[in-house]
Amino acid sequence: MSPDFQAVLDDIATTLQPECGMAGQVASYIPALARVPAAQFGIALRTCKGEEALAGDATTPFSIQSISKLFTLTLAMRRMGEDLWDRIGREPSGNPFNSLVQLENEQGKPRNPFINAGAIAVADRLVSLGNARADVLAFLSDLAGELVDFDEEVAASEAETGFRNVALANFMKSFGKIDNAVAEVLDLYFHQCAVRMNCVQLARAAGFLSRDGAHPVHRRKQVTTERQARRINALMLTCGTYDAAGDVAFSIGLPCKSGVGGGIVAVVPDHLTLCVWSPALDATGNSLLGLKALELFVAKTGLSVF
Ligand SMILES: NC(=O)CC[C@H](N)C(=O)O
Repeated sequence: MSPDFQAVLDDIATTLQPECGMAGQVASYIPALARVPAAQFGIALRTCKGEEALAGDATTPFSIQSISKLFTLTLAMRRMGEDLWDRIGREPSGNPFNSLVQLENEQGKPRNPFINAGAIAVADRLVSLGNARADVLAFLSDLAGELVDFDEEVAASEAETGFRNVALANFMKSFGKIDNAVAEVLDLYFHQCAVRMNCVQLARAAGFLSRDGAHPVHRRKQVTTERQARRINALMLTCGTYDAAGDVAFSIGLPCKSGVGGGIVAVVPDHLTLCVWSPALDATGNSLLGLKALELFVAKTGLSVF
């Protein structure tokens, strides 16, 4: 018998309430994100059968940031197949998400699609395929079953201050690994990061990852093949939380993708997809309470890939 998920989520929200906003730091290197109040916590899940449960601030929209990398990777895998991997690796980096160091010795080929360099390389591929900004929004809206949009203020804020991303894109371009104009590629990257969604929408949108690639709502429609869904989950487990991925696999044991907006999407294959959100981050850029919530969820339900 499956657990009473609503009771589990209520319990997690109540347990973490006293800690909400008490530790960690809201991302401040993107000025528009620095203004988000830290004392917020939301959690939502959607099972493979379509049951939904939510608690706390699960319907408050937030900046999805690097969670977008999950969906742009999916779009690129759908449209390019194996060719995608000529430009992007599949190894954990063991370095902060915005680090430049490995690119120098590795001829401008990013370690994986979930660090900034890798996501910028994916954005370049999508720009080559055309209509990328509209495609990203249409894809996310279809998966979430609701219209989603960019937060133009956050996108502008990133464009003004994203000096490291500008450096990463130019550095890869110097190795001949970016085909399009750097400004165009970064415009897509900054916009995908600036999509606003809430926990309920994200738990739904990532639903195909717990359903062998089947669309979260339309069972007969495949978002990806079963093999592609398995591979995306593998990348999330090994690379989805940056240089904390080993620790997260150890303490939580679920494929996860986090963002500096404080969101984390987690997948229990063949069971459900979860999204937690709390803006205050730990030193690795992962939501502090988000990780605690996932640890509690696994402890309470026994659901994990291991
Ligand atoms: N880890 C993140 O969420 C980083 C995304 C952020 N937009 C950046 O480029 O720095």
